[in-house]
Amino acid sequence: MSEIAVAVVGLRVTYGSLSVVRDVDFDLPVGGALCLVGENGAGKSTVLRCVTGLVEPTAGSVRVFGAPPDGTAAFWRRVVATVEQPGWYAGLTVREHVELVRLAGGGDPADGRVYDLLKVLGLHDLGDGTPDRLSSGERQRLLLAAALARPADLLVLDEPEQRLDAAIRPVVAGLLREHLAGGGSLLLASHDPAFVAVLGCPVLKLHSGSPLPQTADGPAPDGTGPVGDGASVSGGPV
Ligand SMILES: Nc1ncnc2c1ncn2[C@@H]1O[C@H](COP(=O)(O)OP(=O)(O)OP(=O)(O)O)[C@@H](O)[C@H]1O
Repeated sequence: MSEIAVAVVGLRVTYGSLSVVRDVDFDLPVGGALCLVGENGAGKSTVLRCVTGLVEPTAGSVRVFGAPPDGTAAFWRRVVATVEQPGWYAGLTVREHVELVRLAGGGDPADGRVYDLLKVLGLHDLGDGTPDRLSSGERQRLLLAAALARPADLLVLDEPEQRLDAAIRPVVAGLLREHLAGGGSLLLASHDPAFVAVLGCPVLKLHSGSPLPQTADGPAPDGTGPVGDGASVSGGPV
């Protein structure tokens, strides 16, 4: 039996009388990927925030590598998430931000990984500027470069494709496939079916907070097929 990176059972989140997530169950195996899809307000970000411990479930359980997401340094050493608005350090350049994250993650900022990420994400020529000078799409590229700059056992990405132009989306999908090929796990939310298809991972569709009973882990239109172990999901009532 494969090891489980994320196990979500009977997840429910309620704000006052508003039920925003209901009966969400899934297992994400180590080395596997799962993409949450669904309309605005479907509950995708809320689920991701529960998995990272930023939202406390009203009911149900979330376990990440066998333990509740507890927000400790040990937890965040294994998990990299882009589920919150990023903040940038005044005075640090684009390159220095990515180098800082690489260094903090125990990596060598000069080993070529930072260079490669900036290059492939089209930030190399902007590396000496500061994030406040970047366009919104360039800032999203920087967020992803920083997320990928340190080793992570689990990536939790909320709409990584947002504000990216069509040309760079497959590049990002390729970087995420590299993460999976290296044995990492990936949980994300997305609004872009083409991006999800290139990624080739199973999807869990949410509607008004509830899972729709379906999986879609067949081969992607480009023939890439699913990467890593498939996630198992179970749909609840619509
Ligand atoms: N702190 C909160 N208090 C009350 N309601 C909230 C809170 N956070 C989220 N919601 C509501 O929960 C619902 C689900 O929000 P969520 O951000 O999870 O949706 P989403 O699927 O990620 O949407 P989008 O695609 O627009 O990002 C929405 O109706 C939202 O208004």
